[in-house]
Amino acid sequence: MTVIRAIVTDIEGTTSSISFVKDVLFPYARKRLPAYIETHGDKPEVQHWLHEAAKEAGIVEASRQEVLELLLRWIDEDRKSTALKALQGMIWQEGYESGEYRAHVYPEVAARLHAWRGEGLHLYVYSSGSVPAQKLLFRYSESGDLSPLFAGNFDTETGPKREQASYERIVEAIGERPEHVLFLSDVVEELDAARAAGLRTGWLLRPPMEIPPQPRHPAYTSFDAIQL
Ligand SMILES: CSCCC(=O)C(=O)COP(=O)(O)O
Ligand SMILES: [Mg+2]
Repeated sequence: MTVIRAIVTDIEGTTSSISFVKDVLFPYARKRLPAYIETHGDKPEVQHWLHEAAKEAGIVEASRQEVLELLLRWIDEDRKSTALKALQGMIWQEGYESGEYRAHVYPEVAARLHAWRGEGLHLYVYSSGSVPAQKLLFRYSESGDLSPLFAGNFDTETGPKREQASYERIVEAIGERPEHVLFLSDVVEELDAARAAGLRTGWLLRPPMEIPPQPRHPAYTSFDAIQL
C-alpha cells in the first residue's frame, strides 16, 4: 500500500451532518436572502454572483427579483451552483459571527484531524460550499477553531465534485502524486471520480447508514476507523 501524504475531505455527510447543512444553514440563508440582496446588492462581489447565477440559468437581462426567485428555488433543490454557494456563504458569516449557531462536526473529527496533522499529513477541504463558507464552518465549529489544520480549500470553482478532472486539478494544485492522496466523502459518485483520477478513497457512511456487504470503496462509519 502506498503512503498517504495528504487527505482531502468533503464536509456535508463526512465531517459534518447533513442535518446541520439542510436544517440550520440552508434555512438561515433562505430566510435572509431577500433582505441581504436588498441591502448588499450594490456591492461588486454580490453583483458579480447575481450576474453569474443569471448566466448559469441562461437568463439575459434578469431583474433582481427574477434572480432572487431563481436562487430561492435553487436552495430548495440543493443545487450545487457556485454562485448560490458564494452568496450563501456571505449570509452564513452573519450567523456564525452573531453566535446564532456553531458548525456541527462529528465527535471524533477534531481529534483525528489533529492526529493526522501531528503525523505530518497535509489536510485539505473539497466541498460544494464556497471556500469562504468552508473556512467559516471550521473556524466556528462545535469543536473549536479547526481552520488552522487545513493547508488549503477547494470548491466548485475547481470543478464539479463528480468529475475526474476536478480531482486531477486538486492533486496538481497540492503538488502530490494522486496515489498519495486520500479523498473522503459520503457520496459514491464523488469517490468514483476521485478514484478515476488515481486518488485513494474512503467512503463515510455515518450511522444510521450501514456499510453494504461489498462496498465500492473502503467504507467507514467514522474517521477513527480509517486505515491509512
Ligand atoms: C461549506 S458548508 C456548506 C455546505 C454546502 O453548502 C454544501 O452544499 C455541502 O456540500 P458538500 O460538497 O460538502 O457535500
Ligand atoms: Mg458530502
